[in-house]
Amino acid sequence: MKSALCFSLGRVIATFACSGEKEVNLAVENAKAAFKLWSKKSGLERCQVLLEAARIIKERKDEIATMETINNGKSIFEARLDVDTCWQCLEYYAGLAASMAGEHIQLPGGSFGYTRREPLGVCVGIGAWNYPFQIACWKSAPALACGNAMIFKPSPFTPVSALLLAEIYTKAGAPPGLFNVVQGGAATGQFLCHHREVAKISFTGSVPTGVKIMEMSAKGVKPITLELGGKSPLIIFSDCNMENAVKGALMANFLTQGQVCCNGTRVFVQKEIADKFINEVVKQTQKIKLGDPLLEDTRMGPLINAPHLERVLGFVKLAKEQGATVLCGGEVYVPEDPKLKHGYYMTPCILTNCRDDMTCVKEEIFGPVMSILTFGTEAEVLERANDTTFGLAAGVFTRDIQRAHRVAAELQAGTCYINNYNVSPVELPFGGYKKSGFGRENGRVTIEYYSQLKTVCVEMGDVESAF
Ligand SMILES: NC(=O)C1=CN([C@@H]2O[C@H](COP(=O)(O)OP(=O)(O)OC[C@H]3O[C@@H](n4cnc5c(N)ncnc54)[C@H](O)[C@@H]3O)[C@@H](O)[C@H]2O)C=CC1
Ligand SMILES: C[N+](C)(C)CCCC(=O)O
Repeated sequence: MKSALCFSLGRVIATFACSGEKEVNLAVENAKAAFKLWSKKSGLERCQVLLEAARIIKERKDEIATMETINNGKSIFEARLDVDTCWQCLEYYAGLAASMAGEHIQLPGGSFGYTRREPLGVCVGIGAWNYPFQIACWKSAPALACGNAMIFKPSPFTPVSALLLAEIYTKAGAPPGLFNVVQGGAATGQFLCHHREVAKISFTGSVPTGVKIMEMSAKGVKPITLELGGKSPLIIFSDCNMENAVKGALMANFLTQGQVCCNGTRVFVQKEIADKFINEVVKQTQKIKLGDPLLEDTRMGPLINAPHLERVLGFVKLAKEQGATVLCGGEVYVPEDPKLKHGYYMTPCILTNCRDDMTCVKEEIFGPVMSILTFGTEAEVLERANDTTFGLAAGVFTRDIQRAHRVAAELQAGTCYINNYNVSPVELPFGGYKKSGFGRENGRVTIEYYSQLKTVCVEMGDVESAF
């Protein structure tokens, strides 16, 4: 058994034992026992536990955000916003838990049928490292609301905050084992996915791992939700509100140091306003305060780890070799504060003179690198925006409302933002088209991904036998 290392600012802050097959089996046994109790509760009883957990998250917001910042490196300012999306998610599904219901269908001769929306059983959540607490909440809240148990495996790079969530659910009155955390990497994930008593897997991570999850779940005929990567387009028309478009481009590229799956990293700007937009976006990017993510005014902290920083810098180097121009950033940053000197910082980067066939425009970089491309017409930009195997998100800035909706309808993406980017209200479903995955998180529809429908057919007369 290996240790899972936990990095922050280049220091190990905790080590965890990886769960092996034995521990995974134990977690499943505990989850099964908790499921027995939990699935018998009424929606309102489940609602009360989720509401209490949401209340505790609100009460402990600063502590959770601090933990997330130390573990992940994102700024405390952003981590607090993330925590808000978490308690909101629990409150939202608490509300839906009490209103889950089936249908009653009248049949001939007084017979009738009804449907019951039932939980699936023991669900597994596997998370990425960029939104550790948020991913754990976005998966567990709908799962528990529907009456399931969940075993959650955070990324080994960010193992800490999911444990806080487990503690909070227990304090809120969830039966022991209802939300269980196991630690580890691919091997632990595989034990979970192969386990015959696991009813569903919800995965957030890269496309190659998503493919493996799909293969494993196919063997067990398990339903899955896949939240995978992206290379989303952000289209800026010349009639946009320039100030908002610039802010939107920053929101689309630099949250969590650019390590966001739905980022709009291909920024298409209409030729007429390209110079003005580029000037302004570079100016605003250069103002972003990098440094200690625990300080109130910091807006960008370090990337997740050394190999990832190397990978992102490699994309910038290759972009230059392929003919792109670096307008700002793209370099290692060493903060003056000596205690930060081992952090994996880089300056936010803007590339121009990009072409659609360049690696920086085609591949997910998962770092603070914005590629700017120019375009002439709506038809042209739509074709280029959709020319990708991904389809997680897209954005459009324009003041022309007909164009905004026409473009949103044509974009091949699970979420289309009009005149904003990367906001995530819990009421709206979130998930991918194409290779960005399937299934949804958030929104009412997610109830369907964590439950199954039973039909009960009731005969009120005698059996009319065919024999
Ligand atoms: N669509 C979405 O909501 C999001 C997608 N992502 C994507 O995730 C990627 C970055 O996250 P990473 O953690 O590096 O992704 P990853 O795919 O390497 O790992 C994700 C999770 O899967 C686990 N895992 C790895 N191999 C496994 C296996 N064979 N079986 C079972 N579990 C396994 C990891 O331990 C981790 O918990 C990016 O490509 C990004 O686009 C990240 C965040 C959100
Ligand atoms: C919260 N939001 C929309 C910025 C990102 C959520 C998806 C992810 O985990 O990358």
